[in-house]
Amino acid sequence: MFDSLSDRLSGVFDKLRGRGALSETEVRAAMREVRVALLEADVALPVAREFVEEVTERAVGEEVVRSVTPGQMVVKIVNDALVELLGSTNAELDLNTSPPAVVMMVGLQGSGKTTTTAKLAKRLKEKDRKKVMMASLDVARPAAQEQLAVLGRQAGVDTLPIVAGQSPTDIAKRALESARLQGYDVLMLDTAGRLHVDQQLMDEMNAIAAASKPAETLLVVDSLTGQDAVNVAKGFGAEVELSGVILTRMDGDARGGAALSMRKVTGKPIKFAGTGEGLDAIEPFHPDRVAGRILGMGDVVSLVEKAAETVKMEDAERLAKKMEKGKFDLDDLALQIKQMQAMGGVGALAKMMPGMKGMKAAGDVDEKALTRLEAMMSSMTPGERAKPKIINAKRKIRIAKGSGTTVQDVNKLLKMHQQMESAMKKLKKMGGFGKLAAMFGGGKGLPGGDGMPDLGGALPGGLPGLGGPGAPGGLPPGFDKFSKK
Ligand SMILES: Nc1nc2c(ncn2[C@@H]2O[C@H](COP(=O)(O)OP(=O)(O)OP(=O)(O)O)[C@@H](O)[C@H]2O)c(=O)[nH]1
Repeated sequence: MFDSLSDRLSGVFDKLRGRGALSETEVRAAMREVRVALLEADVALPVAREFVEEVTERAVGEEVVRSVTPGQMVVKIVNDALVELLGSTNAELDLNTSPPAVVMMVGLQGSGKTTTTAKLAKRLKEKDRKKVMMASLDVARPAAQEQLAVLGRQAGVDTLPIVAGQSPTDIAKRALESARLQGYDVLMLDTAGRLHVDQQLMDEMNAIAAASKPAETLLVVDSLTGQDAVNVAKGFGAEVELSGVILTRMDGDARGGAALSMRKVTGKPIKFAGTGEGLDAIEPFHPDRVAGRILGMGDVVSLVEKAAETVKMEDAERLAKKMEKGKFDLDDLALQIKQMQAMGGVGALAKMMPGMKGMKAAGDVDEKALTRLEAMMSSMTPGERAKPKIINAKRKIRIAKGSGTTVQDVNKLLKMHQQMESAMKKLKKMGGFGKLAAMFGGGKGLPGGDGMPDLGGALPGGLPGLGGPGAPGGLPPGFDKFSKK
C-alpha cells in the first residue's frame, strides 16, 4: 500500500533526519520534493499545492529551526498535515435508526462494489453482531443477483430471494419489507453499476434512495484509478446524497493519489478500505494509521487489532497457560504459525511494524517457509509433536518425504522449537509470562490495547520469535533460511 509514495517521501526525509540544524532554504527544497512526490502519486494538483504550502509555512517557522531534531520535526509536521488531509479521524458508519438500517452501495461497474457489499455485510455480522440481509438491485447485468447470492453463501450472510422481472425500486421495497418482517438490523442494497456516471443511473439511484431512505449511501471506487476515482466521486456526489466512500484495491495501490485527494476534493470521508480479494479484506480507514504507513512509521495499532480479530481468544489463553508453565510443544508452534498466517503472513506484519518497512530481511522472509513448517508438522504423529525429542533419524527422513522438504529443514524446525522451549523455561524463571508480556507492551502497554487478549501469547510478540514492538527481525533463527524446495 502506497509503497512508491512512501519510498519517495522517506528518501526526502532521510536527508533531513539526524541533522543538527536546517536552514529555511533546505526546508523549502525538501518541500518541493514532497510536492513532486505527491504529484507523482497522482494527488490532485490543487490538493498537492495547498498541502505543500501549508506544511512549508509551518516548517519554516521558528519551531523547526530551533528544535533539537529539526528533521524529525519536519516529519511530524508532514505527518500531522497528512492526517488532516486524510480526514483526521475514522468516520464510522452511522446505523443509528429504527431497523432495518439501509446501507445503499453505489459505484461504477468493476469498482468492486458487489464484493465490497459482501465484505461489509460479513463484517457487520461478525464484528458488530448485526443481523444482516443483502439484496442486489442490479437488473442490468445478467447474473449480478446470482453473484451476490453466491457471495452471501460464502460470507454466511442472508440474501433476498431472487424474483425475476422486478424493477430496482420494486426489489428495494420488497427487500425492506422482508427485512422489517424478519427483524433484520441492517439491509444492504447493492445497486447496478455503469461504465460512466450517467443521468439514467443517477435517476435510478435517487429513486431507490427515495424508496428505501438509506442511513448510509456509500460510494465504492477503485483506488487504482487515482484521480479518476476522485472525479467519479465528485460526479456521484453532485447527484446523489453520499455519506461516505469506500476505496477498493488499496492493497495494490502504490501511489495513493485517490486516498489523499478524496476528502479534500469531494468533502466525503473515506470510511473503509478494501485490501484484497478475500471477504475479510476490508478495514476501517484510519487517517492517522494510513499517514503512519505512508511515512514508514508503521501501524502498530492496526497490527494489534488485526491480531485480536484473527486470533481466537481460547487459543491465546490456552497457549498463555501452557507457556506460563514453561511448556511449549510443536502443536503450540504450529498454532503460532497459523496465527501469523491468518494475520497476513510475515511480510504483511513486517510492513505494519515501525521501522520495518524498509528492512529487506523482514520483507524477504519466504512466506512459503511458513507453509513448509506446517507441512512438516502435519507429517509428524501427535506423540512426536508433543515430544519432539523422540524423532529419530529414520523418522526425520520420513517426515521430510511426507512434507516435501529436506532433513535439514526438519532439523532446523526442531532446533527452532528447542530454542523457543528453552526461552519459555527461562521466562518461567524470570517470573512468568505475564511479566514479560507487560514488559514487551503485549496487550496492556500498546496503544489501543484495551480489552485485547493477552497479546504476548496471541502474537508471536511475547516469544523470542517476532518480538514485541521494537524488536524487528526477531524471527526465530534460521526461520527465513528454509530450503526453497
Ligand atoms: N485486490 C483487490 N481486489 C478486489 C478488491 N475489491 C474487489 N476486488 C476484486 O475486483 C473484482 C470486481 O469486483 P466486483 O465486486 O465483481 O465488481 P462490481 O463493482 O460489483 O462490478 P459490477 O457488479 O459489474 O458493478 C473482483 O474480482 C473482486 O475480487 C480489493 O479491495 N482488492
